[in-house]
Amino acid sequence: METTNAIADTTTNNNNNNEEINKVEKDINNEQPITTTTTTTNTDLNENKQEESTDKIHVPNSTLFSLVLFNLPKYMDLKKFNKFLEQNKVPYKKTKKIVKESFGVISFDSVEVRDKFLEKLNGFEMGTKKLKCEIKEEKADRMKRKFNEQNDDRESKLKTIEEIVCPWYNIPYEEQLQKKKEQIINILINIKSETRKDSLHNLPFWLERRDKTREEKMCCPLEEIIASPTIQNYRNKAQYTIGLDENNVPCVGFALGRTGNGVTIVADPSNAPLISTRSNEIRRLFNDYIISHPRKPFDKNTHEGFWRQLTVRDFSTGESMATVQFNHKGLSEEEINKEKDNLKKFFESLPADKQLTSLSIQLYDGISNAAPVDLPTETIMGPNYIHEKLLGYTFRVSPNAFFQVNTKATELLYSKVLEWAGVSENTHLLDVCCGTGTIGQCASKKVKCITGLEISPDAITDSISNAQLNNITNAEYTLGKAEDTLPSMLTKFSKDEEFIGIVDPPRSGLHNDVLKAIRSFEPMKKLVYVSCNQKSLVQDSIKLCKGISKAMKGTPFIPTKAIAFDLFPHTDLVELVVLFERYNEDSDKKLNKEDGEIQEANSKNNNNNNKDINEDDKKRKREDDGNTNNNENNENNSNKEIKLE
Ligand SMILES: C[S@@+](CC[C@H](N)C(=O)[O-])C[C@H]1O[C@@H](n2cnc3c(N)ncnc32)[C@H](O)[C@@H]1O
Repeated sequence: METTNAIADTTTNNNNNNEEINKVEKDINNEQPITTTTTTTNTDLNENKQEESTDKIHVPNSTLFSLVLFNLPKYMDLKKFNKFLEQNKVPYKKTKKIVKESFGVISFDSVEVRDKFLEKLNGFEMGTKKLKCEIKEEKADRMKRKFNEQNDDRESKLKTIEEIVCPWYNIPYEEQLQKKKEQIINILINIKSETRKDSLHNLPFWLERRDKTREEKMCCPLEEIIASPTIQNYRNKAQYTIGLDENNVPCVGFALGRTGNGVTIVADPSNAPLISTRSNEIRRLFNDYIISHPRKPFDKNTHEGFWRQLTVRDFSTGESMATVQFNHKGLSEEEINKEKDNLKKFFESLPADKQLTSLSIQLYDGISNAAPVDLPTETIMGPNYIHEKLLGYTFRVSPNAFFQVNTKATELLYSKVLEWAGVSENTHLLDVCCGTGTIGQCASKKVKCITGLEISPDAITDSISNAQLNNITNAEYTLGKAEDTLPSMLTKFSKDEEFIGIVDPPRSGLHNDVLKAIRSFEPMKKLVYVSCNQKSLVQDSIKLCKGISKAMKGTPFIPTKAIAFDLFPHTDLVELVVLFERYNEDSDKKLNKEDGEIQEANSKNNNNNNKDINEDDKKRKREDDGNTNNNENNENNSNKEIKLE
């Protein structure tokens, strides 16, 4: 054991030394990389493949074999180094030594000579020092080693199912919430500082005010994070990859990443705690089906194979849906139809308690893993949607339509969004990126009307059907990119209406044209932003809240409060809701009034506290109070901000 360690240490040192030497050598020679084409028959690179590479590499000096001699005097220059070698009858072909470095390189024309002098020079006494001699790693070897190291690294970096599906699973849930809260605090700090940077010459009033009055650096107060009501098996949707497991057996699961030779390993997620039991059952049954099926899973390297993906949705209504994606490249229509029939027969043959409500297929022969979001699906069994319930409303959901993955937590999220929107019977609610119409329809009884905008045709069809299903007659839906539909739509609305906006964009955030349109649409007094990706929220908030500029016209919004909902326990994701309110004269007056009240309260405080104390005490107290009052000031002003809400 000890021997192994010792060898390992020497090897490491050797490598490190060699790195150092190569770096210095390169400096000495002012070596320029040479572009060359190499042909490698290689078992390391890619199994049994001849690889041609045009990478920039350094052509190795393959005819020479070198040693590195350490512990040389730093003052020794090349001339003296050569003299020393000649005196000791070392038959070198080439040498390198620079002043200020304590090593030199000696090259020989054969391995035998090199090895003979390795023994001879190692331990050689020069003055008080013993020389240390090592074989210098040749460039080709060095490159090979680095390549192998990277591959080893890649092998070991193959993720586990837990890391893929629930990276925070080992962190106690309370701690997860705390971590998410900290993430959000940073986001709110960023919104403030980035908005300031972007409004240097035209600071919006809210920023000036908050700079003066708040100790914290957040753009607005943050309410306590809301935990998910269920933290196990909470997902109503799972998208499984179909590939080969580590034993080369077809597997419906999650891709762990690629091995060194580029093969994607898929693993069984049976124990992944986020996936619902039912989803796992369906996955397992389908896994058995493809194992015995003559067609193979799709291979990302060769782009051959058939099975690509299985998506399972199962809702609290008991309805469930599967969508099987396969590669139809090279298949005749007859062959495709046969596969569809077989698939349908298989799912129909499942026991009654495992029956699906809806089964669809999706043909995809693209190279990238992710198919386009609007790639059509074809339903081959049952209706092309299933239903879920939220806050007493029923929503049908098509295979391609978005639906929040954690139903119970979504109800909490939507309730807060509607509370903060503060809608009334006069409200015209704009539901931007409305999906299947969920948020708007949950508010339908309290508002005058709803306009929903959505890019996905399937989701819009669902929205319209959902309005009928829920007996809603005051909702209208527009299909298209919000950036195309919203700007012109806003110009047509009556400016006298009371508009409130809810935006729930995809991870990329809102398009600039949407932000511009909202910002310059003054009748919109409130905007509730639901964010699943807080990086885009920062960018969008800057545009909504920065000082007026050529690009961003219209009165700035003020971020007034924020709250996070944990829709994704055991992951680092979180939904954040921010309420933006339009800054107007009223809020100005409100702020001024509150300023007056705060000042009055402070001076009253001073008078009361200063009664009955002698002059010295008074002086000291005044000094102390200076600090206390500042703190109170901050506290009161924090309250003021909360009142701003
Ligand atoms: C995070 S989901 C929210 C959906 C819905 N509000 C909900 O809670 O179920 C984002 C939605 O935005 C839609 N979307 C993406 N890009 C869009 C765009 N440019 N214009 C309009 N809608 C878009 C997506 O199809 C998706 O339905």
